[in-house]
Amino acid sequence: MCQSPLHDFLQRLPKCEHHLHLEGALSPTLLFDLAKRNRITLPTDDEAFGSPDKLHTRYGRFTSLNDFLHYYYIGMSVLIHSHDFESLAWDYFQHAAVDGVHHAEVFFDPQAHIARGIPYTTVLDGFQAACQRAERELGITTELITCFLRHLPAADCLATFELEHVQDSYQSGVITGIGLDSSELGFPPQLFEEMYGKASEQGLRRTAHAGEEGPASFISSALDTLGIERIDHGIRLVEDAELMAKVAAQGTLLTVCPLSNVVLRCVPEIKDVPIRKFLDAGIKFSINSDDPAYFGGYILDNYCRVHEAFELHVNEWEGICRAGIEGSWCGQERKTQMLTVLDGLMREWQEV
Ligand SMILES: Nc1ncnc2[nH]cnc12
Ligand SMILES: [Zn+2]
Repeated sequence: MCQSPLHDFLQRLPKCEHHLHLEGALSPTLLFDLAKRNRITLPTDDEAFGSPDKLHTRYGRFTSLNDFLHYYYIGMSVLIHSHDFESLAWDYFQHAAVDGVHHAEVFFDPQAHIARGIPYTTVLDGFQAACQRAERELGITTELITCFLRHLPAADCLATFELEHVQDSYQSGVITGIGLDSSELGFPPQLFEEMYGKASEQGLRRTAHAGEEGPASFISSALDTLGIERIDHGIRLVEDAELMAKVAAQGTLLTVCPLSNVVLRCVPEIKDVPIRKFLDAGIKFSINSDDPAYFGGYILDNYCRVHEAFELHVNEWEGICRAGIEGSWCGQERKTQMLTVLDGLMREWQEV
């Protein structure tokens, strides 16, 4: 909880989360519980796996995206059964509800599970069950997005994209779109042009991580060669004024993850996340938690840290929230509901 007089307002903003890796919501406690239940041996040559507390402490010392990913991929090795995936996602949705999330568009990494021998349907059944429960019990609407691992050959990504069960989940509408994640440096977006072309032909929504650790040229390449509709992270957009003007004019939404950027050392401090520059340039962005169990905070923590660093006006918060709603991939009816909540909150707040 932050000390700001705006804390209550920030909590009540009807938030849309667009950049959340479900596997990144695996807390050290749940990780150890599942390892025990599923008889998974955690690495014995790394002291961090000595206890949940030690692991938590190690998460505070990430040196880069790849350093984090090493732990992220080991962590997911404890996820075996559908109910493990369901527990993981349900844990996230409960946090999200407390933080004032109304709508969540969440990523998962099919290749990371299929490669361990876990069928895609096992993963999807668990996540879908949690999404249905979130809607029923918490009123949170959801969209699921399959992310592809860019450190693997593009042919592997395409082969996974084309698997029968994966295609079924697109055609049935259970999965809304695709994304691209994992190590960015050395794996430029254009490698994945064929898969994104097919996704576009199938009418799938498209996003990709770009400009997190990678240069601004990865953002332009992701826009031009992959035809993405959102940019995940995109903080290095500030290094190219012309491209920034183009992104602002197009109205493409960036899914910014401030705590993640600090913990993974993409920027030294929250004040160095280009929030003010984006606002001044008319860039649309949402604020998200990325991998909350690894980065020390869920979405409201990100809102609070941004508020502490930038002291945004309530009208600026309204604009950020509105951009998030409008940039979501749900239907217009749902957007209108959330905009009505936002309008109500703003009226109430301005009367105070
Ligand atoms: N921040 C991040 N960047 C790239 N890949 C990821 N996978 C999970 N979190 C990620
Ligand atoms: Zn991410």
